[in-house]
Amino acid sequence: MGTLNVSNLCKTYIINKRQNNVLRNVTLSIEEGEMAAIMGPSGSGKTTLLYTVSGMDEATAGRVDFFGRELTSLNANEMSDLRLREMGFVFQQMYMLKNLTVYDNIILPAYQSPEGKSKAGRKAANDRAKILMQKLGISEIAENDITEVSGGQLQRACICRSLINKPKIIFADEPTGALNKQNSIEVMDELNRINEEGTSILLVTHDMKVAAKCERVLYIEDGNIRDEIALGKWADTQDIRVRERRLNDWLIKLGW
Ligand SMILES: Nc1ncnc2c1ncn2[C@@H]1O[C@H](COP(=O)(O)OP(=O)(O)OP(=O)(O)O)[C@@H](O)[C@H]1O
Repeated sequence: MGTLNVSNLCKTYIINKRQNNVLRNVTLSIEEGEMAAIMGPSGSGKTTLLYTVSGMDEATAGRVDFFGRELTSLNANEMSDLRLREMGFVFQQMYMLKNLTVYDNIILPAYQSPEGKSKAGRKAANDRAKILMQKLGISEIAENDITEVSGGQLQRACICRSLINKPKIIFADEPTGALNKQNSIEVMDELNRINEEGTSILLVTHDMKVAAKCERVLYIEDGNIRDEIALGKWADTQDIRVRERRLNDWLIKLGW
């Protein structure tokens, strides 16, 4: 059984009585420890898929199971508890609080979790935040406001925050979208490292270089998974040119 099993997922938006069937019977599984990317044309439903499988948004029909628990069977409190403890989010609008420092933003989800109610839990979270910031090279900006850091630093802070409660899976929407080439490579290195440590990752990207570092790439078109390609673990085959060539050939065949 996968970490995440999605079957026949549908999402329909109705605007001015017009029906927009954004997701049409999407079925997919993400295995434990897997790192997968979703690619596809603009408007094909990538972000909607990420929001719906992570319980951020409600599906119109279908089923999502996360470690054997059906998300639609959970009430709002159970869902937000599960998201807080077991899922990490790295989204473009980063939902960082502007009136808090980088450090306080990173630690916040830990303080909101049940463990964060005890002194020991808070100490463990603070220790973990410091280690994570060190690993991601942003210790020196701990006390900066969110507005006083670069895009790359902010993205790394966002990754630290997504990891603070040791999630089983990270959902990332264009994690390198706002970054320059160097920062993008560094953020991907971090995501690959986190994945090697066992955290599953499902990310959305337009960037072939990002997708080439994922184990599997799914192609969504018109709200449906049209095809997928297995590239193998990044740690096993780091020949980026070979991976990019395979991915490129596949994408061309799909008319990307
Ligand atoms: N909250 C919403 N209300 C109504 N329609 C929405 C909403 N969110 C997305 N849509 C519509 O759903 C469709 C898919 O949007 P989505 O953002 O999932 O696509 P995407 O593949 O991520 O696109 P892009 O690559 O441009 O980011 C679009 O037609 C969009 O207008």
